[in-house]
Amino acid sequence: MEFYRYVLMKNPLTLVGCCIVFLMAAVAILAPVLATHDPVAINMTEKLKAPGAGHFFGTDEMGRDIFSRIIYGSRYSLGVGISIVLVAALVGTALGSTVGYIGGRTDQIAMGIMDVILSFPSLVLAMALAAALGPSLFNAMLAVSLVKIPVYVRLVRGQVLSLKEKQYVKAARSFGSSTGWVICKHILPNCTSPVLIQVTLGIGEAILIAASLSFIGLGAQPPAPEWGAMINTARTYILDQWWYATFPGLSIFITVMGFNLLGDGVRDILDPRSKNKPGAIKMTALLSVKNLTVDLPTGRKTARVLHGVSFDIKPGEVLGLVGESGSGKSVTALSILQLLPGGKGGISGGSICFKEQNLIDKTPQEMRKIRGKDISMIFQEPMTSLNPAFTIGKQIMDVILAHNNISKREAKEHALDMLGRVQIPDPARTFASYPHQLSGGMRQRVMIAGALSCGPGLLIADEPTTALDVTIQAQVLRLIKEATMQAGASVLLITHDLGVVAQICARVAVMYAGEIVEIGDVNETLLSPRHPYTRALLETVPELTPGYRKKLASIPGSVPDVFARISGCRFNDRCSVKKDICLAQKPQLVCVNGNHKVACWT
Ligand SMILES: Nc1ncnc2c1ncn2[C@@H]1O[C@H](COP(=O)(O)OP(=O)(O)OP(=O)(O)O)[C@@H](O)[C@H]1O
Repeated sequence: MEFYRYVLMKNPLTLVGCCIVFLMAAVAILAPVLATHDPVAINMTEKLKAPGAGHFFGTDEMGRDIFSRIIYGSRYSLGVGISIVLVAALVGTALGSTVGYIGGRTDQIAMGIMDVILSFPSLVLAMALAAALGPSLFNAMLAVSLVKIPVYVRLVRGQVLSLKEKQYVKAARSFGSSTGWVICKHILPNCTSPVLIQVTLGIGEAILIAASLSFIGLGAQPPAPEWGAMINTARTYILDQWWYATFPGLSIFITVMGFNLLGDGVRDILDPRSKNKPGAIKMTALLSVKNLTVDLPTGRKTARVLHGVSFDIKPGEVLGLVGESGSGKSVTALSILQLLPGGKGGISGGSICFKEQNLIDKTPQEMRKIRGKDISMIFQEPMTSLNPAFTIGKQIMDVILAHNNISKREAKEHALDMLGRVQIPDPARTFASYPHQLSGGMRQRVMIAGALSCGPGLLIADEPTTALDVTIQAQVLRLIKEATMQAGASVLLITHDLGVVAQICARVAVMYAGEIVEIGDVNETLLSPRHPYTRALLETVPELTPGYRKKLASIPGSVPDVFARISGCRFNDRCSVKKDICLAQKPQLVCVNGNHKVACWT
């Protein structure tokens, strides 16, 4: 019902998509009735005839009727597109749910392999696989299915990671249910919407890739009336017999467009949050900082403390921001919330887009509404962030009441619920306590409860465990990860500790002297660091290097003064592998592998 109302009233393009897909299906089913000729029957006396009464779309070089071949070709296209997507979705869902549920090393290895596959363009990888398997339609379909499996693995695994933390899943596990049962009964039914959206959007792409493989001779083989293969043979006649390539080309175009329009409609209905956000299904950035420059008054002069910082955080992602003291991590965080001295006055260039809105364009009133509600922050020392004069309960309730139109009683219930969620043993007692009556670890839990109380999309945690006991640090880090995952929030975790990054972050950005010098997935960046500064930082963390026996290293020199005039790379005076160009020209952040980027000439 919802679908019909949506299609008819709100999105006529979805209706167009529906009609095309329906028509395609009808043509494929009724092909023997609709076709005017045998699609493979050769008749050399009729060869290369222009469209006319006998042959609506003309004939090819063997005298075969192109109209009938197009009609039968719809069977190939539909069959190929649907089969590829079904195989990829089934295998991907099974794999993604299993590795996501098992977690640990299995998950890491599986996702590492998926990331490698995803780092290649689909078409190129499909071509390589199809060529290796040998030219045939079945092999082409197999190749495209294999290439598309990682998309579903990633999608389902992401869902499973958050679903497996839900209370009902934990309860099912505590009842002794088997892994397979928990996955099939409690987890997979909740993953159907994103998978369905991906399936509908994926059919068009699968048809296109399979047709491209046939076009280069790796897919359907002559005389099969497959559209891509038809265009392949039509190439020789493209100048004189326009109809030969035009009709199969148009058929591919209309079919792919139909599936894409339908897919967009399905996505808008099943996931309204992604509506009007092109590419949201591909996890576009929740926060996108681009070329951010910040100038701050220091004494009588103004110093440039950020020199064009750029990074993205995807929904649900934990991004670590690391670097030595003075590298600009806190200034980056404070710029996002416009909490720098003078508000956004210090921001001299760039953009900070949160949910596709540039925060730099917001008024102070608008920013006040965003802080705590959409983006919240926790600091190193919770004692200084909590007011000693008020109880914990009052302080959390104040945040909740400032952003929600609810009664005090509801706010109290919510505050107690949040304290329970951050695993505070006796929420009611903590609610009535003053900050000084709690331990450092408990205070930080309270801060996390308060920060997440209004369901922010992004939590900025600035050195959240530095002031805590070593024994408590791991607990609080785990809590940040679990609580934000449950709430579906992303995290920008600022730390100087790469060990912390390795524990909880998915990606890491390394900052030096007001710039990001390296950014990428945690595993890749920490195991194969490309920037000499990242390598030097890693050498200061012996436990990240198995078998490391050396004395704890330190990086010679220090972060340059904000007034220092540096030409070339800002790390050049401390770099042990610098070259001439490093002194003359500033390196840009460029891709070295997938989403691993580095700014270095060496
Ligand atoms: N309010 C301010 N006014 C002027 N300069 C500032 C201000 N805050 C920070 N800076 C300067 O900006 C640079 C980056 O500081 P920032 O605090 O962001 O570093 P950081 O990487 O967070 O260090 P730490 O790990 O010690 O917090 C430093 O040189 C610092 O002196």
